[in-house]
Amino acid sequence: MNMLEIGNKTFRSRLMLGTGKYPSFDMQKRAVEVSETEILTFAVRRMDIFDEEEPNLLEELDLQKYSLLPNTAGAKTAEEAVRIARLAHASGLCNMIKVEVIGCDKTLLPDPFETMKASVQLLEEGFTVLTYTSDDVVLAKRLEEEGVHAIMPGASPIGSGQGIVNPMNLEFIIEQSSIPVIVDAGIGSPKDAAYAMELGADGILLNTAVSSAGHPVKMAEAMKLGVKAGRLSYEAGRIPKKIYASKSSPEIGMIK
Ligand SMILES: CC(=O)[C@@H](O)[C@H](O)COP(=O)(O)O
Repeated sequence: MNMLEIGNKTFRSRLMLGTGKYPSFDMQKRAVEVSETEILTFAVRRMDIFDEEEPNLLEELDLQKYSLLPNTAGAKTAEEAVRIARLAHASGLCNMIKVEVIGCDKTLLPDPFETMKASVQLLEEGFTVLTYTSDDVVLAKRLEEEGVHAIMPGASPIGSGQGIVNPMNLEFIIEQSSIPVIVDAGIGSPKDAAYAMELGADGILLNTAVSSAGHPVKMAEAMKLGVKAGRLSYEAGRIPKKIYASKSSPEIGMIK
């Protein structure tokens, strides 16, 4: 399978995991390991990485094996997002940042204007910027033109598990993009992940579907396989859909 390239980094795994809502650190550690993910995202504001007294997932993991992707969750304005990104950078974390600026408390959909403003500012400051956005096709293009390193369109609202509600928009975004498209948020099951990958997404970022599953470790493995199957299918090229049947066995040489 081809590798995933984001900025100047290369990854074998196309599955990225969030780090919230697991029943325990031990469960989370096992889920992360079995998923074979190489990128873990975490909310800088929610994880007290500076408090040595507090238990911290990052201490449980072999950090040589993972790239940490800090995100600006909790930000509602560009200014807040930029401040969070600078804090992450100042604390010695890598200079990749997932820009997430929420515009609506009920749907948790991103604010397109503040998202754009924050992305542009962080690009100017030299960050590798991965931007969480809605599945708005024009906004995705504008973000790419500004120079972001990856687009992260939501499949459906965060934590909803609704899967891909608008595959057509996702296909338009994928078709027009020359930067990685990582489907982020709303994935409910491995079927959704495989579908997104079959459509040509470059990767999947998910959290709730694994962390809140009945058995997070098994679901992490299922997601790994779903992402791999979808990618392999995309690279293999699926057969075109036809309206009518066509026989599976050739008729030449058949006994009449
Ligand atoms: C944008 C965002 O915050 C997502 O990364 C979220 O953490 C994952 O969404 P799900 O929990 O729906 O997978």
